[in-house]
Amino acid sequence: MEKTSLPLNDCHNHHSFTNYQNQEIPILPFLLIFISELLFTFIWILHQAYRWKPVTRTVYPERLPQDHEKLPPVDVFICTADPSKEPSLGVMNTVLSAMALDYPPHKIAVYLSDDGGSFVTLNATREAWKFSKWWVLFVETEKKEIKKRYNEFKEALENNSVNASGSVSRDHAPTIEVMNDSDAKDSDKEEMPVLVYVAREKRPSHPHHFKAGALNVLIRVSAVISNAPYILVLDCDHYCNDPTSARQAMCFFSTPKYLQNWLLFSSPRNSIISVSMISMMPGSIIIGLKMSTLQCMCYAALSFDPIYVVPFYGLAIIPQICLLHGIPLYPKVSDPFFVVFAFIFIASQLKHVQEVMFYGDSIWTSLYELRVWMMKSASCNLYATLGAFLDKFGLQEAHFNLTDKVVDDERETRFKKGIYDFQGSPMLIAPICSLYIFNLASFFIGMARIVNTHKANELLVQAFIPLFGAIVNYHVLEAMVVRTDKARISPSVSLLSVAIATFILCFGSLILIF
Ligand SMILES: O=c1ccn([C@@H]2O[C@H](COP(=O)(O)OP(=O)(O)O[C@H]3O[C@H](CO)[C@@H](O)[C@H](O)[C@H]3O)[C@@H](O)[C@H]2O)c(=O)[nH]1
Ligand SMILES: [Mn+2]
Repeated sequence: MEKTSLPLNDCHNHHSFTNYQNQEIPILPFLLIFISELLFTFIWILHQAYRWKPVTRTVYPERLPQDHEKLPPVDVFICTADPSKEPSLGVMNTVLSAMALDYPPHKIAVYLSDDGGSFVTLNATREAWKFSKWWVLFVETEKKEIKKRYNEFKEALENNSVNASGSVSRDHAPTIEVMNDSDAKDSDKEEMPVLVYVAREKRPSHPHHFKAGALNVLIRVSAVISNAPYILVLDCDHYCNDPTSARQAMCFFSTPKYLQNWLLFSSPRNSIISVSMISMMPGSIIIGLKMSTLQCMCYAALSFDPIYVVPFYGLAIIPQICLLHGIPLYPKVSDPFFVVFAFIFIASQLKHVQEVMFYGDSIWTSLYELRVWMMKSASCNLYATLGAFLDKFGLQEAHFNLTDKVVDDERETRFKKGIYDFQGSPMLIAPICSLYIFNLASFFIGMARIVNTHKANELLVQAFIPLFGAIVNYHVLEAMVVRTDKARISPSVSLLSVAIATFILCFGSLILIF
């Protein structure tokens, strides 16, 4: 998504300078806006790498060797950490989807890493193994029978999960269990993928490095058991929703020309297939030793994503404060430079809409993406950037909170209806609401000012910024004042946000002293 672009800075420079000279306007707001736009421009340049040489590739899995023995083995790594936040049924569905890949079964080995070292997950894996025989082996089984068995399996997992939250430990010896079935015939064993449960050793005194640490252990364990040349890494909330995805990926790996470009990691084995690549999603990013400049730029664009917080806050606060004090930051509507500003804004929005529609999504998706970008910039990126700084200066160690994957019926219904769920921590919601209230207030007070002082020519751009923010984020206003359901923004968070917004309104003008 393009937020702003290069020429904006040029005309900004020019304009801020003339303004400052003619009207003795404080320089700090100009400087902050200028820095914001430089940062936007920097990220914009990085993002152009995605657009520079777009390539569309088609795969022909039917051209892969018919002889199954010629297909390379694949190890599938799945990570889970806590059955109370990552319910067993979801995790086991991921395991089952990997076991049911349309690939020679004896060439697939599935490894489940359980970072919680929980008996709930171990038992669930055993249940999944039992069920997988119906799912994987007896594909011919009547649908009714499979459904019945799946319901039994689901029930077994639910009963097994009763004590999920107490089952997780940070202090345990390793457990490795290769799922096995003593009654199985040898021929059946051939036809089933290997399924291995792995809980690495964890001690409070040793850093465990989260998912990365878990993957390192799986690399070592799988090297002894199956040692496949290709690894597919899945989170426990991912699925192999297309059974042919492994075959599709092999089309790339069996084409030496692409293999060079698609290599991911240098590890004791050949390569690691990322799930984004295997599903061939547009915009997937592949990391490797031989990264070209464009690939480096794509990687940098991802890494720098959280610094959006700086220019976002810049544009969400400074033009508004200047508007309240009648200080114009942008060209007059009658100024020829105004056309440049308007053009860049409209063009970047249209480009975003065009990209969204090109990938087959509706025009509304571009609005939703804009909202998510704004909410992320206001909240997640703020904490991510703060956390990174605190960690860098040794003030607080960066930590990782597992995302809650528990979805109850109510939540699911809301999700399906497209209703925003604001049940998160007030720390995450308050910054979004505060900015919203501040912008809405700035717009109305600013408009009153424009009407009274007849400064529409000078201040219109600045009044448009908070208006645009308020319209795009109408769902925030709705969640604060219209909605009454459980997932609305609670009155206490709204009140807190009113207080924060008032504070910014009163003390924001401090930036005008310099
Ligand atoms: O100590 C830990 C913590 C997490 N996980 C697993 O790591 C995965 C990702 O965790 P999640 O809480 O789902 O984080 P997300 O933010 O949803 O994950 C995104 O961000 C992660 C990096 O921050 C990437 O690794 C993921 O692939 C990406 O989907 C899950 O399977 C977890 O079970 C572990 O194995 N051990
Ligand atoms: Mn996740």
